[in-house]
Amino acid sequence: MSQPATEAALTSRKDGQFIHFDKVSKRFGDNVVLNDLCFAMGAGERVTLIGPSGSGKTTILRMLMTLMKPDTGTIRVGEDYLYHEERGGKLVEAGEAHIRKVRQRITMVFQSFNLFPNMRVLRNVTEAPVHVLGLSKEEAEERALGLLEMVGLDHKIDAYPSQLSGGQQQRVAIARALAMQPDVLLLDEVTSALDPELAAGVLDVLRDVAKTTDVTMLCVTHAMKFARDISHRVLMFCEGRIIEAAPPEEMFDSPTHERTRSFLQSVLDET
Ligand SMILES: Nc1ncnc2c1ncn2[C@@H]1O[C@H](COP(=O)(O)OP(=O)(O)OP(=O)(O)O)[C@@H](O)[C@H]1O
Repeated sequence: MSQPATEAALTSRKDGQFIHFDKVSKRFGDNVVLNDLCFAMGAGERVTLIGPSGSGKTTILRMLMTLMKPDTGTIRVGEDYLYHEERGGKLVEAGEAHIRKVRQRITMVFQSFNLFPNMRVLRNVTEAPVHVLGLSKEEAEERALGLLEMVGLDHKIDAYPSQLSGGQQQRVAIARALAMQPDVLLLDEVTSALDPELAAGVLDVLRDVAKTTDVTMLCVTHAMKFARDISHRVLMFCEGRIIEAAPPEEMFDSPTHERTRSFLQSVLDET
């Protein structure tokens, strides 16, 4: 195996270390999913994770959402720790109130949309701002209408999710995530369940988000052109580690690691 990605490339160029993973490990039985993983992202940075299936990409997003705990290591968002490894290896979890505070600043868009099926589009987008952030119904609706216009669905506010195409549902999910005005937006294979044409519409919306907001974006995708367009850095994962980290032009045009080259070739062969 060649050299691991360099320290410099693993650390963000922007505004210090906003998201910080330090020696994070996770295993399921014999399956080592994350192996002493270290990386950092700056506020406003957009990073894409690429790599073979099962290499641990989604696990990272799930840990930031506190849906999964590491076995060891430290994870920090801004000044706030989610998990902290003490001397001697003991993992300390942040308290519930603290985790709730961090969680308000992070939203995730999933592969499978996960809209509330019994709520109309507008209510899907206003629900969390009203109940989690405490916005009035009027404030939340004003914010939601702006976002639904941005994703091209302001004419569908009264529809139920089942009356929308997959691409439309995913655009509502993006509006719903942005309605929380998050500091961090996590995107997990958001177009994998969509036909190419619908996927293109969703990726265009996300390109707009990247262009017009300063939200920190951590994205898992196989859509390499999209990754090239929006990312400041691309990280190549393999067997629970980052084996290569570089700006997108470098990663896609002249990858240095043999494993990266074969992975990118396999993705090209698929498309
Ligand atoms: N709850 C769980 N119990 C057991 N194994 C799990 C669990 N969650 C994830 N894994 C395993 O952890 C490994 C990493 O999964 P993860 O979803 O992070 O990979 P990935 O790189 O995102 O893959 P993909 O591109 O296919 O989504 C896989 O081998 C998976 O089977």
